This record gives sequence, C-alpha cells and structure tokens, in this order.
Amino acid sequence: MREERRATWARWGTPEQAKPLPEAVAGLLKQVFDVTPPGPATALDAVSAPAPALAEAALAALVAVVGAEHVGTEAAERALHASGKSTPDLFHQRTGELPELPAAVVAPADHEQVLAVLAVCAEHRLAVVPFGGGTSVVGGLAPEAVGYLTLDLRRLDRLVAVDPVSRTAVLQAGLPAPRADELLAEHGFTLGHVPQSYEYATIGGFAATRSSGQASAGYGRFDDMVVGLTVATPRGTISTGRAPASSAGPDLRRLFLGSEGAFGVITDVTVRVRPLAAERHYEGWRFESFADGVAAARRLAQDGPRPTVLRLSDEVETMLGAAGRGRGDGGCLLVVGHEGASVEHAVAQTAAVLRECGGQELGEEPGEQWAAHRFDAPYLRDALLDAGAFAETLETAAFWSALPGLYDAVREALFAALPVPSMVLCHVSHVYETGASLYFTVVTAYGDEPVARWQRAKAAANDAIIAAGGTISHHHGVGTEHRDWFAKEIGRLGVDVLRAVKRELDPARVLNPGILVP
Ligand SMILES: Cc1cc2nc3c(=O)[nH]c(=O)nc-3n(C[C@H](O)[C@H](O)[C@H](O)COP(=O)(O)OP(=O)(O)OC[C@H]3O[C@@H](n4cnc5c(N)ncnc54)[C@H](O)[C@@H]3O)c2cc1C
Repeated sequence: MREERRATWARWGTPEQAKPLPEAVAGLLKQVFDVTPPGPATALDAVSAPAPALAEAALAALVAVVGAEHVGTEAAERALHASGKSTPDLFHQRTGELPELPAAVVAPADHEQVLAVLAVCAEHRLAVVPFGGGTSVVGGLAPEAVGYLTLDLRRLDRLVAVDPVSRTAVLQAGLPAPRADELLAEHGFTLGHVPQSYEYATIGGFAATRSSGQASAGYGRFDDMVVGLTVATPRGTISTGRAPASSAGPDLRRLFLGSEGAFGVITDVTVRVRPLAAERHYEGWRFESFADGVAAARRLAQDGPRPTVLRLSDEVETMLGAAGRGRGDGGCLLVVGHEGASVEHAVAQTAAVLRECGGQELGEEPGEQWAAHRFDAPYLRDALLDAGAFAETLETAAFWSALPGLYDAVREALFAALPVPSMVLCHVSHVYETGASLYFTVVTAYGDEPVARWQRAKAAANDAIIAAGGTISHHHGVGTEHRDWFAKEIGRLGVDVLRAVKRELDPARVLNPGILVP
C-alpha cells in the first residue's frame, strides 16, 4: 500500500490515474492560447546519473545503521528523490534537465536509526534532506549542497498510540495522510487534515511545513492540531508537548513546526484527533462579486457559524469551473461544507447569514461536485502540461483589511510579467477571525523558456506580496524559493535568531543547507 502512494515520476499519480481536461476547458485553451503539445516526457528508466559520490567509509557506516537493502544508490531511486512537485519540478523531469541527484536514499526504521544516520552525516560532513511524501512545491527537497543524502521516512509508518480520553494520537512521521486516517478510523477518529496533496503528503511533512488543509475552517491548520513532537537532531533528541497548554516559557513545539528539516528530523507527531464525522453537507452559493463573497466569508469567520469548509472562487475561477461542469452561473462561487455529528442546525444558520449577505443559494450540486473533484487539480495540471500549457500556483494570506489590496497587487504583478494572453485565477480557501488566504493559479502557453518566465513572474508576485502586507506563504512553506522574501518578512534579527538555533542544533550544518534559513 505504501509503495502505491509514493510520488511518481514527472506527474501527479500514475499515468493510469490521468484525467482528461473537460472538453469546454480544452476548447478554451486551444482558442485562447493556441497551444501545441510538447514531445513525450523523459522516462524514469532513461535517466542516467553519474555514480554516487559517496566516500566508502560513509557508505559503510550508513549500511551498518540501516542495512544495505535500505540504502538506495540506483539512478531511478535517486532521481525520484531529487525534487518535489512544483510545475518547474515536473517540467524538468519531463525534459530530463534534472537537478543534482542525492548520492543515496537512506530509509531508517525508527527514531534511533534516524539519530545514527544524522551522526554519520555530521561526522562525514554529508548534507542530509528529510523526505516525506516529496510534494514540496517550494524547492524544499533541493538543498544547496554537493553530494547530499536523502533521508526517506517511509518506514516510519505506524500509529504508535491513541488516547481516546484526551483525543490525541501519536503518529510516525512517514505516514502518508490517507494511511494515517485509515489507522485512526479503526479507533473512530479522523485528523480532519485534507490538503490537496492529501494522497501523497506525510504527517512529518505537514508538521515540517505548517500545512493547511481544505477543511481548515472547521478543523484548523495542521500546526493547530499538533500537541507534541519528537525531533532527532545531530545533537540528540528533543521532545515537546507535555500538556495541552503550558506557560512554561516559549513553546518549543512552535520552533520545530515549519522548520522544514533545517533544525532536525521530526520522527513522530502527537496530534489532536476528532471523532469521525457522521454527517457531511456541501453546497454552493453565488455572490455577485468577489468583494461581496469576501464580505460574507469574513462575517462567517468572525461571527459564525463557522463551517468546516469555506472556499470562495473569484470571477475567473468560477467561470472556468462552471465551464468544466457545463453550466454558467456567473458571479463568484462560494462552497460551504459542514461535517460533524449533526449538521442540520449549522447548515440552516449558515444559510440565514449568507442570504443576509446577498448570497444566492445554488443547492447541493456545486458543493457535491467540489467534494467529488477536490483532488483533481494536480491531475488536470498534468493534462495542461501534456497539452502544452503551463499552470502553476502561488499563495499568501493577509488581514481582512489588507486583502483587497493584496489581491489587486498580485494580479497586477503577474499580468505585468506574464505574456499576453495569460489567465490568473484566485480563491480564498482558509479563513480566520482576522484574515484569510489567497491562492492564485496561473495558466499560460509554454512559449520559450516557460520556467525562467514563471520564475520572473513569481518574483514579481513575491515582491508585490511583501509590499502589500501579505505573508510569503500561507501554507506551502519557504524551501529555497521563498527564502529571500522570508528574510524580508522576518527581518535581520529574525534571521539571526534562526541562524543561532541552527548553529546550536546542527553545528556541522548538514541539515537541509540553503532551505528555510537564509
Ligand atoms: C498538487 C499539490 C497540492 C498541494 N496542496 C497543498 C495544500 O492544500 N495545503 C498545504 O499545506 N500544502 C499543499 N501542498 C504542498 C505540500 O504538499 C505540503 O508542503 C506538505 O506538507 C509536504 O508534505 P510532504 O510529506 O510531501 O513533505 P516533503 O515534500 O517530503 O518535504 C517538505 C519539506 O519538509 C521537510 N521534511 C519532510 N518531512 C520531514 C520530517 N519528518 N522532519 C523534518 N523535515 C521534514 C523536507 O526536507 C522538505 O524541506 C501541495 C503540493 C502539491 C504538489
């Protein structure tokens, strides 16, 4: 089961899972962009790589820790671990322009073996990259190092303990989300963490990147769910999370949440769990404009009732989604989902508020459609790439008062940097009392050098985000790609604090060099 869920080569999922573009969208693409399909992608078994540059003594020490069968040095295995799943990553895999491959892929069995691998890396000054599901979209798996090692957490895949009284569970870091939910369901619980990368991403990856899922309005962000962590560092083990709340100094848990493998390797995570939902109800609402929809989402986020899922598409995203479903309601679509023991009351109360805010009820169909296709987007991105269109996303968040300015600034920056014609779609998918996230999708034709062109557009959008008061990432993390803007966001002293922490925990500087910490 675990193997089936490993990220695959040059696309999301396996070729058998490929989804065709809806006819109306394919037609629109041809008409607007006049795209031409590129040649076939490079096959994984055609990837060649120089023999791994790993000192014999280091290799022998690694084999002594995990066993020879858990040290992979084949080109294919190394290529699969050399990058994540951003569109540039997929594009490079398709064209065979690969980044530096890891010298080896090492899969420890438990926390003690992780500590021992880190000790070998520190002794041999070998950079080491923790690898969960491999779904990073910010260059989080591509260190600035020559001859690095990938530490694949796939064997740490157990549910260690469930405390039904406290409603907590200890999950090992390498568990993919669907498997974690299967194991929790045997005890009547769920995590409620459902990012779009759900099928592949892991528990450790969620904690390391401070992920946020599609049901965050009801279940919270992943960092809200974490009550404790065990972290292996080159200096030893740190365990956090003794009690549900504490005033005993700064919260060390928060230091490791979002640390992206730069401070240590998270080996298990204690999470708050919720009873499996007995009832679910999803529905759609139409708002005349994005501004009207944002006002309604803010009202629910601030004054309640708070649904489990709340997603508002802007006019362009609504139009494209409607074209895919063969209907056209115009305006902006708000998807509202309720999950829980009994949802009838919450559905009625929410409907009353949305009507008051000028919403028009579209019934269950758009909500059910969204739920049925909630994981389709990455498959459709593959279909776009197959057709010769380049699609990529970026995301941010801001306080409600800054949100309209941020929306305009990012769109302006993208349109100024992208060729004509290009499409920019946006939705709000995570709401808080004080603000919300914005998630942009860009579609253009390949043209010449699509990756370089995207990087220029992304840099312009990042500048606009910082200038307009947004965060450089609401849930994708920092990696290498956001690092320079992250430094602007936290300032020089903030960067110095992170560097000091890293020096203390990782004196040989082997953990994820160049990722997160500028
Ligand atoms: C199609 C698509 C959709 C996505 N949708 C969402 C979404 O809805 N919400 C969201 O939050 N994110 C989303 N992401 C981003 C990504 O899935 C998240 O960042 C996720 O949390 C990464 O988990 P992973 O297990 O794949 O980690 P990886 O990609 O393997 O690693 C991510 C980073 O964390 C480090 N790391 C991994 N495991 C550990 C560990 N145990 N200890 C220490 N460091 C570790 C890695 O070195 C790397 O720097 C999406 C990505 C894709 C490709």
